[in-house]
Amino acid sequence: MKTDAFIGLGSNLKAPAAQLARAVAELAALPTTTLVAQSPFYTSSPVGPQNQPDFVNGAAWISTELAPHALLDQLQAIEQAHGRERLQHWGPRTLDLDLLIFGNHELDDERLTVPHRELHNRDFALQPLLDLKPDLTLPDGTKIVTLRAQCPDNRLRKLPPPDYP
Ligand SMILES: Nc1nc2c(c(=O)[nH]1)N=C(CO)CN2
Repeated sequence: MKTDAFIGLGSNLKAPAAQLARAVAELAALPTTTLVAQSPFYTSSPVGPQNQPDFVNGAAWISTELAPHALLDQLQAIEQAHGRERLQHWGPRTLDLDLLIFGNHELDDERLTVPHRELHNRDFALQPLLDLKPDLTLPDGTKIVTLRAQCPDNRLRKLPPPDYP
């Protein structure tokens, strides 16, 4: 059985928009998975330490037969392939892939919390989700559009399509 899942993408090192474009192609190539759509990419001011470059953020909508933890394994493998190092909490990174929403599943264990714990605080995740699916809701019925309206502002600026490598 296939499940619709929404993946948040972020990067602020080593040609961020190119990192995201490659990552979307890699998501589309995962086993038993199809890419439904990708959002526009945005630049956003950093949340957390301010002495780091602006981020590029976006989201991908996939349909997958992978179970949540198997999908998480795949996301972490893609992050590793992009040379990801975890140097600093909320610090700079070459690629961050967050499992934001997995169908109507609610999960909370030591590896995975879905929907993502910080989603309501991150306009750089909420706005791309709205671009993908304006009527998207969380499993508890909360509308993403409502969370977006209440969320702190990180100065999102949409990148024009020609800027995607
Ligand atoms: N704007 C923005 N800020 C961040 C981001 C991100 O993706 N976008 N990711 C972080 C590390 O998880 C820390 N801060």
